[in-house]
Amino acid sequence: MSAEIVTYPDRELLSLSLADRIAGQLRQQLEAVGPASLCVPGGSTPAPMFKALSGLPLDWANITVFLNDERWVPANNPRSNSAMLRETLMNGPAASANYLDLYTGDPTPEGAAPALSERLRPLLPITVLVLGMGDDMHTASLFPGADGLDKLLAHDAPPVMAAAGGAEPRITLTAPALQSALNIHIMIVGAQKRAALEAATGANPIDAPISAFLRDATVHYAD
Ligand SMILES: O=C(O)[C@H](O)[C@@H](O)[C@H](O)[C@H](O)COP(=O)(O)O
Repeated sequence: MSAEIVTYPDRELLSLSLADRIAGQLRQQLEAVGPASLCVPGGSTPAPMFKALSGLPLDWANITVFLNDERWVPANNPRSNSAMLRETLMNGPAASANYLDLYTGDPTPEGAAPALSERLRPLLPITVLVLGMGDDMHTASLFPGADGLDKLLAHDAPPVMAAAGGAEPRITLTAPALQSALNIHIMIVGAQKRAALEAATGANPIDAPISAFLRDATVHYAD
């Protein structure tokens, strides 16, 4: 089975519509169940959507936000996904959300992963998961061909593990933690990513990690 793909006339409409849809799903959880969790990608694509979402009226104090993955760099490094998130999402009404920072300052992501897994477990299943994707079909820090990718994809993987494949060491939520999300959205822009997504459909996650999420996801796309 492949994902539903929603194509928007432009990136601004994608950002506004997706922010509204995420807010609706969070609100439903808050009203029906209680505390909610929102897990979001780093990278450059989601910043405008984060800005739109940050202004929406929600019971943010009952929402815990965390990244899909983080580059193992401190917040003052331009490569920090956390820094991007603090500038875009954690502002205005959304500043009251709880933020679980995946960068702990430990010397290595390997050393930090077990404690992070324990902190994350009570927040599962994720209420709303938003994933990005690279042109190489990676998502979170699940990079095709990377050492240890099979362990990150394993059904019994702990929620958080160190990952290889990017420019610096990384930490990532693993496939089972991400797949357990109640609502999954994939946000992509540009024809190259659309072609990569189509190539990933039906492929083995070892070659195309995004394919591990396509069955249950809604893809949001604009040129
Ligand atoms: O830390 C990261 O790099 C991300 O979490 C990663 O999985 C991202 O979503 C894709 O690489 C797409 O990134 P762009 O939006 O910058 O293309």
